[in-house]
Amino acid sequence: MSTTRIDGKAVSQKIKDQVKKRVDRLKQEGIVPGLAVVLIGENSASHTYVKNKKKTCEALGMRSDLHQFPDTLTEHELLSTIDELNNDPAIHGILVQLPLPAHIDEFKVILAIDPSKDVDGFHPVSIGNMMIGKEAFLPCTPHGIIKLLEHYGIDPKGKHAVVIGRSNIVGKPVGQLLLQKDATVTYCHSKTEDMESITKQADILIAAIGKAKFIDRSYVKPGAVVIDVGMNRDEDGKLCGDVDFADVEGTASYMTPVPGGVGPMTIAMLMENTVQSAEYGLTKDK
Ligand SMILES: Nc1nc2c(c(=O)[nH]1)N[C@@H](CN(C=O)c1ccc(C(=O)N[C@@H](CCC(=O)O)C(=O)O)cc1)CN2
Repeated sequence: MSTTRIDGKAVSQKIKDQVKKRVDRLKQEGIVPGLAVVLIGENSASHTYVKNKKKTCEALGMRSDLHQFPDTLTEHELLSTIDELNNDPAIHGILVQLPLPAHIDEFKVILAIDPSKDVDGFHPVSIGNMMIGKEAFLPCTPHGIIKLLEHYGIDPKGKHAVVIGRSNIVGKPVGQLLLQKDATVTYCHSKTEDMESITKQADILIAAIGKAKFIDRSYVKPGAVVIDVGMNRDEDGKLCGDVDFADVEGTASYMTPVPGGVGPMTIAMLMENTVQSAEYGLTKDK
């Protein structure tokens, strides 16, 4: 079977082009969408992602403020920073880059962000609204996956979607979004027994495990759509996903590569959420 490689770079560029038009319109009304990014510690991958977020904001004409701290920052100091950003009218979106140093409680931090500025879509209010299908900032990676499927005309309706992974950021929400698209959703995780027998039933397989090249073709039904959310380093230090691309290619109908698949969509959807937040401010004031 020939496998179509899903081009996340191209799709994310289209979304960013649309966001740019919305930014230009807002600027004509005197509003510059502003994103505040809070980065703590020296995690080099986090530094790369934050740099890319800032670069993308600038390319789209948005304001981007970086609040960078050493990992000696206390939880109290971080919560004070968030409080200031919550009250800054020039800031429409607040994002705290994860993971956080171990001494800071991630849940407390997410809870401190004003839900109207929660462009990561991680706040329980955002997640709750998403779960019941109400308007909400959707978490960027899961939303990006849905956009990729849409772009390639892959309709989850009636399909069996299997999500491997149950993180709050990706696994759980992507399953919910697929459910809203009328898929039948199964979650697999580290305690799942005989995972292969379940993943082999998947029409849409989402791999968000965090283990380099874990999924080979023995886990994949011929013709399945395989979405790889993994961001790992292989034995040679090269970036790779949770799926062994070379092995699964030829079995799947569609596949996302790593890099160039889901990753670029995460940043595009963050830009979309930020512009949406700024637009909401505009309609609220009118
Ligand atoms: N506050 C948040 N923290 C984290 C999130 C998030 O959405 N919000 N997600 C991840 C990291 N992440 C964004 O923050 C992210 C990861 C990967 C990519 C990406 O574009 N990857 C590229 C490859 C990049 C490289 O060469 O290293 C790709 O897949 O093509 C963007 C954003 C955890 N933390």
